[in-house]
Amino acid sequence: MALAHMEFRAFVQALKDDGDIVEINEECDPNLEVSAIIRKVVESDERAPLFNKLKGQNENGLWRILGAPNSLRSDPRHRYGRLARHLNLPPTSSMKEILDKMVSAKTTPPIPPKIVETGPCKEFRLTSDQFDLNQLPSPTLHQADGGKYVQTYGMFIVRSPDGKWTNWSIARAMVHDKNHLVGLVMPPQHISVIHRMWKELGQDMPYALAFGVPPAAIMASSMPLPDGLTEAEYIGSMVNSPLELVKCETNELFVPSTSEIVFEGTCSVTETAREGPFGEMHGYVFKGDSHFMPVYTVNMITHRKDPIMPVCACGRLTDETHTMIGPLAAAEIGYILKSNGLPIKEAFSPFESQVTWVALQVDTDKLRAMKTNAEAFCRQVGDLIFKGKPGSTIHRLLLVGDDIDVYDFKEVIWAFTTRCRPVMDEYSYEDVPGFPLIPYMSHGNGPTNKGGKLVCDCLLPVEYTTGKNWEAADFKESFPPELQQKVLDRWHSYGF
Ligand SMILES: Cc1cc2c3c(c1C)C(C)(C)C[C@@H]([C@@H](F)Cc1ccccc1)N3c1c(nc(O)[nH]c1=O)N2C[C@H](O)[C@H](O)[C@H](O)COP(=O)(O)O
Ligand SMILES: [K+]
Repeated sequence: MALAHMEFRAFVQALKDDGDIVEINEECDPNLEVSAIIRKVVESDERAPLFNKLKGQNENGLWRILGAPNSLRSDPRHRYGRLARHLNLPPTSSMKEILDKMVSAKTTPPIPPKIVETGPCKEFRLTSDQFDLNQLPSPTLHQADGGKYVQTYGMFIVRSPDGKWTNWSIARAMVHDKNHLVGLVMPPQHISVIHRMWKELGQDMPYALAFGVPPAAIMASSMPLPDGLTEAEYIGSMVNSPLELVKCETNELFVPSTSEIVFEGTCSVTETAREGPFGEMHGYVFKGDSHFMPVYTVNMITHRKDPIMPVCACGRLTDETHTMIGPLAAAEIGYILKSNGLPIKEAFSPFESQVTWVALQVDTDKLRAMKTNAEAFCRQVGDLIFKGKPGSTIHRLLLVGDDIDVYDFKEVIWAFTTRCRPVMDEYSYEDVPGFPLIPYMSHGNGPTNKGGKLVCDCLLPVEYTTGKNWEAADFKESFPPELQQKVLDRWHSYGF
């Protein structure tokens, strides 16, 4: 069997070997029961549920469901174990090690994929008269949703008309009828950019939607990598081996050969239908809140035997929209700032901010050498990020000093509440794209698509000039090291 980060089924086996899966063999109903279980799992960092028996499953096992494919583990020593398994990293890996791995291919040559003749994803093939998406176990994830969101953790594959750019990304889609989906295609996402290219040509956009792809691929699909970059080559470089792809039956696109399930078809550039509402990543579903979005025709389904459909039942903390979207955007944001010569050491999106913030740890020695001031520095950071695509889902950038671990929210919120004077130390951005899915944007007082962003300076003025002039009133900083050691050594003999 292949390695877990290179084949979804091997990944599921690795989770089983980790004791991180609960196999449910009694029949479950994809209408709410499955997602109720997944919701309870992700709200308590429980083991991932593998539903082996579902109402609507066909005679070839199409399909089973793996819930919470990339959520958290309850054991703090393995907190990010499921993410680590996506990348062939040890399950004890930190979020820093995981995000460093995701940006590692920025500086290594791309490794193009290898085309193979066939693969496990071709074991079964169904033409459009042989399947009905409403009969198959397409899950309803929240009772107020506008449809069955069958697509929450699959990978859309679309290519520019000139064939030069193939984009892989996650975007949601729900069942529209027996052979159609309707899905969110929104700017500035690359699927929307490429869809517009086809629209200008007046041709429907060919797509493939692959479920149960190599875990390393789904991680890169969820990351705002640069325009024009073909994820397949980036991932090949990241895992240092070519991904194996096989050609679709009904169009010129290529899919990972070990994909569990593949939908093939075209996305209309003219026909739209109501999409949503959907219980989204910020934790809300607004009744009746739907918009017209492009219709996808599903011309063919190919799949493995007893295939597994990964499902993200997103909403409140903590699911794949929090463990992936925010942190992966933070990784890209940190890389952009560093490659523009700014003194940023670490970048992370705290879950407790519902991944709407990114905290940036500043190298304050380098900051002081810049002989800059708060306004100039904050504007430099804000201009680079809020005017670009990777920052599109982020509404607050917090600048914190060397002493703050951005991966620890307790540290971040301490610096924010004590070092950033409200209003005076905050630099507003109203004339930049906003993220319309955040409730204060979609159902708030201002424009839904513009503004509402801040750079929050959580550095005290001395950190720009002469450096930290305080000691934290805590065990680590307010006692001589030898006394700290003595107390730690004697902790049990004191009676604790
Ligand atoms: C891990 C993950 C990511 C997404 C989404 C989901 C998950 C589990 C869900 C569960 C399907 C929920 C939705 C949801 F998160 C909505 C959203 C929309 C725009 C940006 C960020 C988030 N979703 C999604 C969505 N993007 C949409 O456009 N459209 C989408 O529907 N993203 C985020 C997306 O995969 C990343 O922004 C990625 O960078 C896109 O690739 P690109 O930069 O090459 O365009
Ligand atoms: K992507």
